[in-house]
This record gives sequence, structure tokens and C-alpha cells, in this order.
Amino acid sequence: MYRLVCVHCGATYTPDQIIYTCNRCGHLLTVEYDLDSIDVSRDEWNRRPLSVWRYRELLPVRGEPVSLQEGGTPLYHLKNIGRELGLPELYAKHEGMNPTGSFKDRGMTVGVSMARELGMTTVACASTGNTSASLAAYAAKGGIPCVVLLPAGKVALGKVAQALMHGARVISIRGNFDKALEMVHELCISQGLYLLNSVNPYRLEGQKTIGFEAIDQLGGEVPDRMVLPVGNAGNISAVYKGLRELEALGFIDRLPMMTGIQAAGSQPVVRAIEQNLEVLVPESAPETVATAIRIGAPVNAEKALVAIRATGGTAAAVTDEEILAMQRDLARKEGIGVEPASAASVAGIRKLAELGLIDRDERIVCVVTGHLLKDPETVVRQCDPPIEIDADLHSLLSALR
Ligand SMILES: Cc1ncc(COP(=O)(O)O)c(C=O)c1O
Ligand SMILES: N[C@@H](CCOP(=O)(O)O)C(=O)O
Repeated sequence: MYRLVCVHCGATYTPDQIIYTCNRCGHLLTVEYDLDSIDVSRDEWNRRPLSVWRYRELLPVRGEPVSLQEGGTPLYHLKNIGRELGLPELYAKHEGMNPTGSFKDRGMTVGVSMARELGMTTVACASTGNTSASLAAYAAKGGIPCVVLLPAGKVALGKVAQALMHGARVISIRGNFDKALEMVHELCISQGLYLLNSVNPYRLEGQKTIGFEAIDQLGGEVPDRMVLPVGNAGNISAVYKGLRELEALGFIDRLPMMTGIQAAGSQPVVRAIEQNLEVLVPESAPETVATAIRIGAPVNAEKALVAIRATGGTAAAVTDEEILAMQRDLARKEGIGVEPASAASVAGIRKLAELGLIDRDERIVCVVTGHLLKDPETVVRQCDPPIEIDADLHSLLSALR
């Protein structure tokens, strides 16, 4: 049993209402379960396959979900990078290993399932790329038409390719992601489409399972710190919410320090934390090579600031050079291929460690959010091109010399 609750004024709404923000005050909504009525044990969960749906008692979907087998992603021990940084307990949860290559699939399996349960006939989102790729795939699986709005010229090639191939109606707008989100929100309200950006509280329910899985993969131990790249700030908010639920159920006895990393050219959350602002000041012209987090007015800022502050976490910004250097290090020193925004979380930890701002004994889980192949153009720009030779052994040996 659950209801929707406004995080600001506490107004409540029933689960069947199609609503994204509070009718009374306009603030964000969250899904609140009657935790006393939840009857499940950690042992029971541990007997199920590692997946979003292992945790179904803490998810809003009641029927058969629209699923592509999301979740159950690897948690890698970053031994080499950890050794260099003097962080022996550094891990990466590779969300790029989800069906469409990003953590959005955890949200979309729940969001599209809810769209179906609520009888919605078309789904929509604005996107810097991954949300659209994921929504397009889950809408295809669920047999629901899908509309996506993208900022023209600012979406990585792999992501556009996915949205197109999965059959979404793809519209590029001459404006940035923040504008696209404003437009799609209006479109959904006025035309009755179902909005599946992270302002949708049901979608975030799926994403909270990243934290559940990480703890299960650490043998039930809570990491000291969880580090996430922050764009629209939904994911860090979702993971924190889920962990608070585990705490309330008595499954864990403490929370990790939630740590958000942004790109230097797009860092409104970092500024709000550094300047101790109650309300975030949006950035009008965000810019970064990590296009997935090129977001100046994160819609979930209100939730994310609470997550960071309530857990004694922090926020930090990394430059594009630092992001790309970590993307190469993850690929070459650990064998882990991620897109630039994802490398930001580990680059942020490198920065915090070098500045002496974290304890070297901490057990740290960095969420790496999307796969390397999402943005092949940025990869190719960083690497020497293949050496082309004549097809004979002599030429091969000279090339290798
Ligand atoms: C690869 C990747 N990493 C990080 C983020 C940021 O996540 P959030 O918007 O939930 O803060 C996004 C998109 O939002 C993304 O696509
Ligand atoms: N990086 C995101 C931006 C949109 O975020 P959302 O979580 O609100 O859908 C994307 O992939 O589009």
C-alpha cells in the first residue's frame, strides 16, 4: 500500500492520480509506502535473482511489469585506480550494463509499467539522450507509442540511434535540455501524454534499487559513501530515498554519505551545497563534454540537497579534462567502458581524495551510469586512429615495431 506525498507541504494523493507535482504548492512528489504492512525479509530477497524486481515489495507496480531484465549490474572492485589513489575499498557499480546501457532502465521498467496500469496511451520525455533511449525501448516492449524531445546537436550519437531504432517519435528542439523538459511537461499536461522524466515519482522508485543491489553485493554491508554524477538530480535522490526505507525497515542501521559530482560547466547543485543555499540557483547556459549532465536547472534539486545534507555527504565539480582522463583510466586500467558523465563520479572521488577531503579507509561505491558505446564520437576523438597497412606480414611487422 502506498500514496503520493508532497515533499514540501505534505499534501497527499492517491496512486491512481495522474500527477507529477503538488497541486497545492507545486513542489515534488514522492511515493510513501505503509512500511508496517510490508512483509518481507532480507533472506527472502537474497533468495531471488539480483534485479530491480528482487525488491518488488518496495515498488509501486502491482501487475506483471514491462521488463527487459534490468538491474543485476556488476559491482567492480577498482583495484588499480584505488591503489593509485590510496583508496583500497573503491568500487564501481556499472549501470552501463543495463539493457539499453544506462541506469534509466531501472526507472523505465517501473515507469512504463505504471503508465500501462494507469491506462495511459502515449508516453513522453525530454532527454539528453539516455532517458529517451530507455523510454523508447520500454515503450516498444510495452506496445505504447512514445514521443521524445532532444536538445538539437547536443545528444550523443548512440543514444539518438537507440531512440530512433526503437521507434520513438524523435523531435529535436533548438534549445537546451531544460527548455525541452519545460515543453514536454506542458505537452503532457495539456494533451494527456504520460511524462516519464524523473519528475515522475514512480520512475524514481525503480532507480532506488541501485543502492539496494550495491549493499547486497557487499554482503549486506552499507558503503561509507555513494558517489553519483548529478544532472537532473533524480538518481541521487532516488538512491537516498530507497536507503532510508531500508533503514526504516531495520534492514540497515546507517546511511552512506551521498556525494554528488557535476561538471565544472554545469554545477548548480555544487554551488548550492558550497554556498549553503536553501534553493538552488539555475545556470542558464550549462556546457560540458559530458552531455548527459549538461543540465542547468535540475528538477529534483530539492530532494538531492536533502540527500546530500542529511547524510553528511558533499558535492564537487570536475573539469571536462578530469572527466575524460578518468574515462580513459577506467577503460585502460580497469577494463570498464563508460560514457563521460559516468566517469565524472570516479573523477570526483579522485579530486576529493587528492584534496584530502575523504578518509582513505572509506568503502566507496561510485555509480558509473552509462556505457562507453553511448558516445562513440567522444571516444574516437581521444584515441589515435587505427593504423592502415598493406595486407602482408612485412607491413604488419613494421607497423608493430
Ligand atoms: C549517463 C548519465 N549519468 C548521469 C546522469 C545524471 O543523472 P540524474 O539526472 O538522475 O542526476 C544522466 C542523466 O540524467 C545520465 O544519462
Ligand atoms: N541525463 C538525462 C537527463 C534527463 O533526466 P531525467 O532523469 O529527468 O529523465 C537523460 O538521459 O535524458
